[in-house]
Amino acid sequence: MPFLEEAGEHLLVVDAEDAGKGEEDGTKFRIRSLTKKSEAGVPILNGIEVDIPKGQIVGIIGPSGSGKSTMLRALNRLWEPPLGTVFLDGRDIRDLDVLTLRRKVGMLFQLPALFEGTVAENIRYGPQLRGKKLNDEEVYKLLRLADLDPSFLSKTGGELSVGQAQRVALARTLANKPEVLLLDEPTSALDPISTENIEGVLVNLKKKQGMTIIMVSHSIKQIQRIADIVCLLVKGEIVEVLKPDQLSEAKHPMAQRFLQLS
Ligand SMILES: Nc1ncnc2c1ncn2[C@@H]1O[C@H](COP(=O)(O)OP(=O)(O)OP(=O)(O)O)[C@@H](O)[C@H]1O
Repeated sequence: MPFLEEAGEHLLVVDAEDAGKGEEDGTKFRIRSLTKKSEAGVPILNGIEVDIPKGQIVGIIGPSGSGKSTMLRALNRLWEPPLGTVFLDGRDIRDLDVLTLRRKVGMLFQLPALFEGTVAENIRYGPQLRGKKLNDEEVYKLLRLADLDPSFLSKTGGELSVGQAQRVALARTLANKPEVLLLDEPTSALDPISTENIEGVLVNLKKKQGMTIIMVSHSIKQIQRIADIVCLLVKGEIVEVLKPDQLSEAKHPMAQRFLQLS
């Protein structure tokens, strides 16, 4: 059966019975035959197939240029994946309003880019777009979630270290109450202490809020510290899905080579 038909059938069942609550098997994102070519026709993603479980930290690792960021960016439509390839809670993300999708699926990049103004203004920005003004207590709570104390409220971006700015960017994303966090090498510009802070925050978000976290990382050690499962991406394909302590059991030759060299 062509995949699209299969997906379409499933979509109807999930829409009717369980809209927005996730699939019965606990899958948050279902990715099927996700492909992308560059404008010059060079393949970037080659039919990605993977289920991302709800409430877990999923690490994406693989050689440089293998398509990790491209895959991640499809999940909140920073580029438009083809119809019938990416499903959130059983619904094709192409059928969702893109701003609603991006509120549910927040993203944090390698380098934090804060808006002008204070930390509080940054954190209030997302809810304000939807007509909700966060009070000070709500802003403090978000700062605490991102492991920042209340004194940061009135600071501006220029007064923060990169690590602190990254935590503010995280608090700003969390203000939208996302169900999923996409992280593209969120600690690669940070020192070890800031890295540990962010890792601690991510583990807490998973444990206390059941958040689904998908993180691209170049650090296998980091993945082993915090991820529940690891997807190995090689040349635009997920070639293995393993537990972090089973990485040495990877069978794909390119994956083995990558792991040995890392
Ligand atoms: N819009 C685009 N047009 C052309 N080529 C692209 C485009 N986006 C990505 N690529 C190419 O696709 C490949 C995958 O890029 P991507 O950034 O997803 O890889 P990555 O695994 O995240 O790499 P890295 O680990 O170095 O960040 C690269 O060769 C990149 O140059």
